Order: sequence, then structure tokens, then C-alpha cells
Amino acid sequence: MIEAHALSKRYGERAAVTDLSFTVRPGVVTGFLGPNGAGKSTTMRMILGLDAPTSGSVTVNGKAYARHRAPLHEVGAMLEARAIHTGRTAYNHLLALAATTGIPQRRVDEVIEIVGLREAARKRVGGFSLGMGQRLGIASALLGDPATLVLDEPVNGLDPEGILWIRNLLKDLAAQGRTVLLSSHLMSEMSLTAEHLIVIGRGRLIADTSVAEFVRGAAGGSVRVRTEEADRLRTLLAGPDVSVASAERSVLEVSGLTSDRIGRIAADAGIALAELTPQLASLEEAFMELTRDAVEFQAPAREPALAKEGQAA
Ligand SMILES: Nc1ncnc2c1ncn2[C@@H]1O[C@H](COP(=O)(O)OP(=O)(O)OP(=O)(O)O)[C@@H](O)[C@H]1O
Repeated sequence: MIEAHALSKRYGERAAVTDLSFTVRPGVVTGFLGPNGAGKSTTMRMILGLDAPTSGSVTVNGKAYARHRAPLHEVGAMLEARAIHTGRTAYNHLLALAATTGIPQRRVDEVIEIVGLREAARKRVGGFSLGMGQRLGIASALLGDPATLVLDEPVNGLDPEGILWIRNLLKDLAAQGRTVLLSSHLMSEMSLTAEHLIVIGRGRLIADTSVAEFVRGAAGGSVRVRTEEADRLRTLLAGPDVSVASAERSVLEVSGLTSDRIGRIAADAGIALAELTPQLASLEEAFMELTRDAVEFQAPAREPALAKEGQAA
């Protein structure tokens, strides 16, 4: 469990995080979402005791990070800027980390299995692909078998297979009763990975809601369903707040129901679905609408590449 109380951080004149209060609960994946520069990394650093709040406080499993006697057993973290000794093998990197924190060698073997790095464990980290580096980062975070995980943009730059892998791993870890907080600036990714969302903009809380609730509230949020039994499903989905449009014989565009609910209704009726896709563009639009006033740097119309935080400042 992570609990932030009126957390604030200023860098000189600049307020990075302002009066932020939220609770991240165990058992579900919680997405920490906000546009570039919203204050996600700053908040995560404060959770991990790497940055001191200007005011307010944040606890992990009931105590400030620094007050835990064995913090690696309480919270595992992967922040974006990872400093890994590139000449070492992945195995030796994990072994060194384990040795300094009293973690037995067999746990190194375990985490290598969990993240699927067995083949690459004896290779030097310097030659790792981004995806392998992310797996190693997650292995390091899991080393202390922590109850809480904090991951900054873990899917950044991964290929679809890597994204799917992280998504499933995080859901499994949450299902084991752990607290899982991961940041992203992409709503579409979060809607597939997280069950709960904490949205911030310009360092302030904008929304603290379930993904299902967010999807329901998203303007025009619909779900595309493809099935050979479209007519039968259409009848089953009918309800007062549900609308179903159909552009093709086997495709339904459903508004007013979540993909979870549609999948359940179809399964209960024994209807096989060939596709069940929340319309992510509209989710992304809803997120952008929600955070519009909170975007720190608006993209220049002609040079979108310069919109990235820091470069545009
Ligand atoms: N060490 C620092 N010194 C000064 N300003 C900082 C520092 N770290 C962050 N900031 C500022 O605080 C604000 C929040 O930054 P932060 O990196 O926490 O946002 P973020 O939501 O993680 O963004 P991104 O998605 O781009 O990583 C930004 O305005 C940033 O420029």
C-alpha cells in the first residue's frame, strides 16, 4: 500500500508536485497517468525516498521508505534512468545487488526465471536490447520479493510481445496481493494494463478512479465486437443505456458497456468472439480532454518532435 498525504515538491520557483493525496491499494494494478512533466517521476522518487518532499508525506506499507529496515523487501522499483554496470552479465548484476542486501543466490535464479532471462543471463548487459534491459530492471525490482512495486514507464519502447509480457506479469503480481503502481503517459496502454487510475496534471490530482469508470465516462467510448453471432449478441446486450451500431454484418460498435461486461455476457451465452476492442482513440481523446489545461508544453503546430519536455523549454 502506498499512501500520499498532501505531498508537495518544489524545485526553486517551480512546483513539480502540489498537495497530492492518494492511496495505491494492493491486489490491483494502478496506473499513474499524466502528460509529460506532470510530476509522475518526481512523485515516484518521493515514494522511494530518493527525493524529499517540500511538504506532506508519503508512506509505503505504512512507513516512509527510509524508515524500513529492509526496503528492498518492501518495495521494488524500476525508474526510467537505470544505471547498470554494462560490462557485467545480467546474472552477476543481480548477484551483486542480492549480495549487498542479504538476498540468497537462489532468489537470483528465481527472478531470472520469472522474467524469462535464463538464456541471456550470462550475457553482458551492454549488449542487451531495450526489452531485455526492461526484463532485467523488473528482475532487480522483484529481487527482494517486495509487497509493493513502483515502475516508471515500464513499457516505453518495447515491442508488442514485450508489452504483452509486462502487462501479464504485472497483473499476476497484483493478483498475488501486491501493490503495483506504474506510470505512463499513454491512456490506451493503461486501459489494457491497469484496473485503477491516478491521473495528475501540473503536479495536481485530476482523477482517482477505476479504469472501468473512466472508460464509461469517456466521451463516445465504445467497444468494437466481432462475432459470427452478431445478431444474437446484439439482443443480449440491449439495455436502457446501451447503444449498438453495426457497420458490417459481423461487427458491432457497442456504447454503454465495458469490454469486460460484453465479454462476460458473450461467454455466458457461449458466443465466440473474434474481436473485443475498446476504442482506444476515444479513450486517448478523453484523457487528453481531461488533462488539456494541465499540459505543460503544448506541441508547436509544425514541429511535433520538439514538444518533448525539456527540449521545448
Ligand atoms: N531535479 C529537478 N530540478 C528542477 N525541476 C525539476 C526536477 N525534476 C523535475 N523537475 C520539473 O518538475 C516537473 C515534473 O517533472 P517530472 O519529471 O516529475 O514529470 P513526469 O510526469 O515524470 O514527466 P515525464 O512523463 O516527461 O517523465 C517538470 O516541470 C520538471 O521540469
